[in-house]
Amino acid sequence: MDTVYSNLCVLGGGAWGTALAQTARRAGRSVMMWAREPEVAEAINTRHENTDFLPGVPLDPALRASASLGEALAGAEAVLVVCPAQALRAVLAAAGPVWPQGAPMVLCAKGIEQGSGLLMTEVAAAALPEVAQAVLSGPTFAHEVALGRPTAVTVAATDPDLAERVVATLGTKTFRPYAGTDPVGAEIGGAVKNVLAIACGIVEGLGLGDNARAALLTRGLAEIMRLGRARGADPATLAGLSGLGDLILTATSTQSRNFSLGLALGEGQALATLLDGRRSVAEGVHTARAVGALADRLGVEMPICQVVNALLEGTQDVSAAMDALLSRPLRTEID
Ligand SMILES: NC(=O)c1ccc[n+]([C@@H]2O[C@H](COP(=O)([O-])OP(=O)(O)OC[C@H]3O[C@@H](n4cnc5c(N)ncnc54)[C@H](O)[C@@H]3O)[C@@H](O)[C@H]2O)c1
Ligand SMILES: O=P(O)(O)OC[C@H](O)CO
Repeated sequence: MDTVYSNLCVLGGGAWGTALAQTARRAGRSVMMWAREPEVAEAINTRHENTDFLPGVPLDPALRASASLGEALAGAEAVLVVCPAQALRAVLAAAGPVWPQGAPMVLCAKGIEQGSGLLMTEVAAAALPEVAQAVLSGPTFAHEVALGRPTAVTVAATDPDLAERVVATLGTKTFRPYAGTDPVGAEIGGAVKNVLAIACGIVEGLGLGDNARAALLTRGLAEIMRLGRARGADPATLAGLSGLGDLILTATSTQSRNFSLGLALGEGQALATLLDGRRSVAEGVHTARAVGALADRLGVEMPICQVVNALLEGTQDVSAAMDALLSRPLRTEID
């Protein structure tokens, strides 16, 4: 068996799809991107820049893009799926008829599907049951990855050979994937940290201080651990790059769209204004509702995520939300 996938397709022309495509080129792979917007594909092909979603980063001129799924997927040996979480089902339904025979998918979106409460691997298994899956997740701001700054991620698959082959395909000196066999753990960390990043942004915007942020991060990790346990995840995965690592990054940096959105909310801006006309995705806004419903269904206590959901739904204001969190009964730390 070949040790790497030489020809890749990246489904998704946003910031992260572009950064991963650039990373794969840096690793020496042939890469074809699918961008939903023809003008994005055009800009990548002619200006070698994703002017809409990752402006200012020069791209490898050998990186090609198309707005046609059939053209983008033709001949791919593996497919990186990098669309927003809520669009995954529709994108895979459209890609199914032209999916390259035998090519596995690497799921790179971070979220939980609204309505179903399904993880990305579960949505993908329903859409394309024959296609093997890996999950790529971790602390990764697209801009830094695209520039080749040192970054480490988790690549998890139930089939260890698949995970190892994806690692070998994408790994470079500065992009360091670590193989794992717990995709569910990798997904839960990556999805829930976006909701917690909004919470940390709100705390920052309210000026509640560094102690409050540390408390929120740590109790937020406890929520990730509880949901992970209920879904059979390995706690070691949740404490690794795709869990704690990504929580630290996303919940403490204004580079994060989720943290920045929370910060603006905490400073008093209205959610509708913040979302109006926005093209880039803040996954936590969508996952908050999904994780709230999932926690209820599984009987998992996730008060921080529930409060973020109530805030975003408009059923609680910021001061009532803080009051709800601070009024919770005192209890043992480890549960
Ligand atoms: N940007 C990052 O730093 C980063 C890092 C790691 C993971 N991710 C994850 O990658 C996924 C994609 O995020 P991004 O940052 O690349 O996006 P982005 O915000 O840069 O761009 C939005 C993308 O979503 C696409 N899109 C919007 N609505 C769509 C629909 N209905 N159907 C199909 N596509 C649609 C747009 O075409 C565009 O490609 C998200 O789940 C995100 O959490 C992002
Ligand atoms: O900008 P955000 O908040 O979507 O975060 C991007 C990445 O998920 C960070 O790992």
